[in-house]
Amino acid sequence: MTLLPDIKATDAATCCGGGGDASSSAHSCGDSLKEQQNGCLGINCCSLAAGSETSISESGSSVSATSVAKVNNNLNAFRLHNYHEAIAHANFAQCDPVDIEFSNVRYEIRKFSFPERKFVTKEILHGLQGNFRSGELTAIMGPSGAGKSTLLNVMSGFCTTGVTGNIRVNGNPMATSSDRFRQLSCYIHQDDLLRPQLMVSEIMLMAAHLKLGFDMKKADKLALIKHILSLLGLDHRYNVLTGKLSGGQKKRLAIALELISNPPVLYLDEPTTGLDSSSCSSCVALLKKLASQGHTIVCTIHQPSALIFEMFDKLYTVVDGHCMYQGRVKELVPFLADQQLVCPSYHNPADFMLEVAVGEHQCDLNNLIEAANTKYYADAKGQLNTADMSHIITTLKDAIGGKQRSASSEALPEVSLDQLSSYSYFKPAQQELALDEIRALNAPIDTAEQPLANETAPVKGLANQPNEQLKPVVPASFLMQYLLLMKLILICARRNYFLLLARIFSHVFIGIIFGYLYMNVGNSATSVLGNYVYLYGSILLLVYTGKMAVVLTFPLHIHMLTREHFNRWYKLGPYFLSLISFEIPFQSLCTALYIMISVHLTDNDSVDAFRICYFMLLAILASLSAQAWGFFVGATLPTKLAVFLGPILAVMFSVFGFCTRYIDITPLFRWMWHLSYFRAGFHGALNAIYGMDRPFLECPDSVMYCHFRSPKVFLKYMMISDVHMSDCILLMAIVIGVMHLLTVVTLWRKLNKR
Ligand SMILES: Nc1ncnc2c1ncn2[C@@H]1O[C@H](COP(=O)(O)OP(=O)(O)OP(=O)(O)O)[C@@H](O)[C@H]1O
Repeated sequence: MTLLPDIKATDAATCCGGGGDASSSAHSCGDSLKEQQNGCLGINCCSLAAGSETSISESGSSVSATSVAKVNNNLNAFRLHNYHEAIAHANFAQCDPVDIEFSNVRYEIRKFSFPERKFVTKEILHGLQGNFRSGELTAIMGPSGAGKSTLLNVMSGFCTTGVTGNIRVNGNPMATSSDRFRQLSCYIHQDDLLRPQLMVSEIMLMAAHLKLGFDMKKADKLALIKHILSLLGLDHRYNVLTGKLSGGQKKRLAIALELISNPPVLYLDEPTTGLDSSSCSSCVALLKKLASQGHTIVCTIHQPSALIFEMFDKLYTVVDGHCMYQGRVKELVPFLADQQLVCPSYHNPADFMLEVAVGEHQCDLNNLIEAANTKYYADAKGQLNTADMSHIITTLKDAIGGKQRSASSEALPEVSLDQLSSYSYFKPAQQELALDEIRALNAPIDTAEQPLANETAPVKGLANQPNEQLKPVVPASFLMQYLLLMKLILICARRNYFLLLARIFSHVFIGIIFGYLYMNVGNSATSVLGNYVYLYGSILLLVYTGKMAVVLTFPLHIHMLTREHFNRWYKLGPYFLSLISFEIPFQSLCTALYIMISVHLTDNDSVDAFRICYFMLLAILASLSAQAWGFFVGATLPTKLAVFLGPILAVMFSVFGFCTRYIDITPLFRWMWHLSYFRAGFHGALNAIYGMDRPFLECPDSVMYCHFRSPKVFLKYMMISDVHMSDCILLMAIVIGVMHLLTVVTLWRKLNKR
């Protein structure tokens, strides 16, 4: 007999009013105020409904598919209820306030136009201004293609190239590309990949080690991880592989991973996309709770239900790169009404706003954008709180008292004469003076348009604040990052062994096939050409397997690297070093297996052992050179382009190794002969087998004349008798080094110059 909680009649998800119609009818423009007064909004409404109708039912031994589904639904609803309860009482780490203000933010892209045959620039954000404040959950909304993700990319510092404007953090000008700015926030992308082979506990511990370093004890980290996971309702998934989590759980895990370092600012791109209504509501409730602990939370969202919409504190609406509304969610309907856009009763305000944005209600969007700007400045002036005022007073005391202010004085919030006069400190005669002083202090920063990519002024105040979060966390050292990433790669390799086994098996299999095709060709003077083809085919095979294995998989790694590197898990150096520390030995192992099998079957191993060692070394170097090229191509080109450009490059280089004499190559392409690692590998391999004073080959008695009995004759015939092994080895070593260096430079540019 099993006792299961059964949530009757009212489904928590329905109550929460996920997306679409149900929610729209559940919560409308007309009743939004009434519901606020009743205090039954979003999460609270949900928990109440689920909680009030919970009862216990017995399930029998024979359970039908429908009842199993029902039980599962009930369990989910029960968990959801518990999760909502947990969020309501969650005790996230407090966070010091970080307010971000931005003005005249523009973003333009520059790309080549084939029809116009020149580079053209296109402005995507057209001088946006606004603020994201601590303790507030802000939604960025707008029609598709309006610029929501772009705004998030710019504000998080993810995009810095082509960005101009002013950004202030707690009143201090700051460049979005600066380390200080980046340390304040984390960015959770819509399609974050979470290393599916790792368990929740493992990835959390890995992130904790990387982000928090080793000053903190492991036991404390584990306690922190358990705390965060339980707050996010993921404690029951502790030992589950992240690949097996549901969509909502993955989003929560992505948030949990970033909460380890407790960033004051969290940007999320469409955190609710792809979630069902209850998961969507849980996710927003979680963000709301985080905001209430002092975090500044900004996320883009598509068509929220009315209930979810009202869980947000503020709304920032983008239309075609302009701001159409910014302010409190509850002020949206009155604002639109002021513009003669009356939201019908029983209509979701979010839907109505989007309808307006796409031009369904025949309004002049330019007027709306103008009105939004006016409202923003009016709001900003009205937002002077006691802290702002005391800041003004302290600063102005010096100025009014006759002391000279330095040019680098902190900027002051704009303030009106009325506001100053309401403050008793100022005598009437001082008020105008104070106002002038504020204007003068603010003028240089407010009017000048500064590129965000360069730090425009020293960041004062921020470093002096008694704020632990703003101090850079001491992350793991270079060596520890390398070791942790190495461990991570080994765990993933152990759990995802199929691909690795396939690589090993294919080398063994083709080694047997080639060995069988060219059986016993190695030591006979009559089959020298056969052995020549075997050697060429071997190098060709090893070059392709070395290159294609990484060309196809590396772009996937780059996606993960971008997210983790941007959120400061680790640096590029240890990451790349750990990657090649695994890939180089593995590819070498595959090559060695192939060579051992095929060399034995072709009877090439009946000669001196040092020749086989040379051949093995050259084959491994050729394969690793191709692999290094593969990393470079994978890092530089999109996969679709890389899969055919990679082989084309390999073919071009191989042409100069096979039956091509240097004197036959047109001077235009001779550089390729010199640079061809394939040519170096193949010629080196031929020299290892037939060069270096190899004695005469066996000529069977049945054959009257063996033209290539002397290996020297053969090499002369092929015009490769002057091969220097050291040159071949050096060329391939240089190719490996240079291509890895170029890959790192390309990755660095991709990660830092977006
Ligand atoms: N790198 C780029 N190259 C060309 N156009 C771009 C680039 N980045 C953004 N855009 C354009 O800028 C506009 C805004 O894009 P963005 O992705 O920010 O829109 P969005 O509001 O997030 O859309 P959605 O809701 O569909 O995700 C789009 O028209 C897009 O085509």
